[in-house]
Amino acid sequence: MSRAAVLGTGSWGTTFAMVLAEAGTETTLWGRRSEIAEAISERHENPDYLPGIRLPETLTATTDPAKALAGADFVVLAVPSQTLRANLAAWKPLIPPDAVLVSLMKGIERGTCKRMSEVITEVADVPGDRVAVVSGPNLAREIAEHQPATTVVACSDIGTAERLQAACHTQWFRPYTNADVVGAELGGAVKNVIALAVGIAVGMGLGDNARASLMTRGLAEIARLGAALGADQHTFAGLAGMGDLIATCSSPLSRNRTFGENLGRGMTLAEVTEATKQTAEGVKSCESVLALARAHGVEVPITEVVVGVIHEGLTPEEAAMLLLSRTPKPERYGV
Ligand SMILES: NC(=O)C1=CN([C@@H]2O[C@H](COP(=O)(O)OP(=O)(O)OC[C@H]3O[C@@H](n4cnc5c(N)ncnc54)[C@H](O)[C@@H]3O)[C@@H](O)[C@H]2O)C=CC1
Ligand SMILES: O=C(CO)COP(=O)(O)O
Repeated sequence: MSRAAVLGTGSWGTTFAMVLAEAGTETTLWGRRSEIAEAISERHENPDYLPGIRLPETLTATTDPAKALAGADFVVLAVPSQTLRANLAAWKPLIPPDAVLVSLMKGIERGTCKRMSEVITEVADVPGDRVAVVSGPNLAREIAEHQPATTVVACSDIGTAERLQAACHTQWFRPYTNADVVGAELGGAVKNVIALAVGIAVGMGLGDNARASLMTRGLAEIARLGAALGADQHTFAGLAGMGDLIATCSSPLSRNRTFGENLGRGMTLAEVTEATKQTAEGVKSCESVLALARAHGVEVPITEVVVGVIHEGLTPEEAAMLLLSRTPKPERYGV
């Protein structure tokens, strides 16, 4: 039996730990707050992030990272992307030497524009083939309710991807392997920015044509950036690309889409931030995605207006007009 440590007791960390435990992997969660760790270990619930969900009795949680990490084959990282570097630096001495590090995170680091797997290889000082990424249409609450879902387990070492696939495969959760770590990560991070745009459109009362247009042209942005960064284009037609984009942009469960929707309705950034209790990665990552795209000479107009609305005082109406008044283009260019 393999053993996993899941670091982060938010909605996805807790849900993925539940999936691992249900797949027969011995799993311990680490979280900062003792009341949540106690609720998970003793009452088998996480009332703050997954109210009403019964967690497996075999799943335990601790506030001691050394306890969670002891003997772990898989070290699963599920903290907000912008906090990964500092957290991982503190955990590094406790990580077993042969453990595989697994990112559940869908963000790009501010300042460095690095993907999470890049931050992991750098901070933990491990080779790329010991880092895996899980990304796909995975709204945590649905998975915790045992609704069927699929995902992508990406690792440059396919044997490692297959071991992780086996460790998280359940009756309801079906992971596929993929060797394209860059594509899986870009799909996950950039779709959050596109979901903000779709949310803004929804909040403005725009129709399904506008939503479909943003999703499709959003996928074109993801694919163009992916091409510049060496990703496999097939990944973007798959679960970690189109699949996650559709789920996130369509679901009221998405924190990014909801954040955008509130902005589109006319709430101020401060009001929306105050109302958002969980992590909406796109809010911070949109600036890093834009910087990454500019550094590679890639046009990302939807990302640009999302940055404009969130960080530069552009109104949703001005954003819509900016997108619609761009010079006419062929549908497929630069790929
Ligand atoms: N919730 C979902 O449906 C999915 C989330 N993800 C990704 O998973 C990652 C984690 O997100 P969630 O679990 O959803 O977030 P969340 O907002 O539900 O929970 C975040 C967790 O991180 C903790 N945290 C906050 N600041 C921290 C810090 N400085 N150091 C250590 N811990 C800290 C919080 O206490 C909480 O336990 C994100 O990158 C997100 O994009 C990916 C797929 C699905
Ligand atoms: O990544 C997700 C679904 O795959 C979750 O999206 P949100 O972070 O917007 O809730």
